[in-house]
Amino acid sequence: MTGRLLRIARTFLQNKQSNCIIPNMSSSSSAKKLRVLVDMDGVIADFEGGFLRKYRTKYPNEPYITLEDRRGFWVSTQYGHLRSDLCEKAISIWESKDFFVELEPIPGGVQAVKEMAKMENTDIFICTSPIKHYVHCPYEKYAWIEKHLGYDFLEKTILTRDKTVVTGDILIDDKPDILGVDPTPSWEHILFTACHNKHITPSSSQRRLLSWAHDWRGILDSKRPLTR
Ligand SMILES: Cc1cn([C@H]2C[C@H](OP(=O)(O)O)[C@@H](CO)O2)c(=O)[nH]c1=O
Ligand SMILES: [Mg+2]
Repeated sequence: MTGRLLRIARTFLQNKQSNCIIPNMSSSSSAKKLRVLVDMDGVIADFEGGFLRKYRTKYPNEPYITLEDRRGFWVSTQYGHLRSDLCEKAISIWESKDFFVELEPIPGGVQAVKEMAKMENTDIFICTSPIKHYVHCPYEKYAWIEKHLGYDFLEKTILTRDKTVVTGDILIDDKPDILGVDPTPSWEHILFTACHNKHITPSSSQRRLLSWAHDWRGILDSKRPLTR
């Protein structure tokens, strides 16, 4: 009995010395928050639509691929297969000034992200990869976020070329294979349907979000801890 009391007293003193605050797990405010990572291009910003529009304006006499016929994540790869010199022409579009900042929002995306930001027990971040031709893209991604989501969202913006090192519960992203240094990322990848990925059959365990008109709230709720 005396030993037990001594152990309790020692723990109490240790906690006091280290200013350790023991969380009250019964309080809802201390529940672990759901961390949602939302990709930008192809999920809230219309990269494919913006590309096609500017490509056709710049190269009106060149062949192009309709959104219906898009296959494969990399636009330049499919254009290169159409005719080898079109690969460089495609790249010139997203390397141009104002490409990223002028992308139209994908229907419902901005509204959904704003709604997520207001949800209880939910932290939301925009998680996006800049292109390596960095003169315009990183600046314009921030400018787009400020324009459509507001200045405060710059605090919730992660620019990274490797999304596997970012921790979260869910990553909503249109890229079918998200690879990086961590072979077992903490998040579940929810594949957001886009023109380039709608024909592929994801692995049986992979979940999709078909559009922002579909049940994204249900996907978030499925990752929340069960409450009694
Ligand atoms: C080159 C290329 C880039 N992108 C997007 C994906 C990345 O943004 P995001 O991580 O926001 O989806 C960014 C850099 O590759 O540009 C495409 O969606 N398709 C392409 O063909
Ligand atoms: Mg994307």
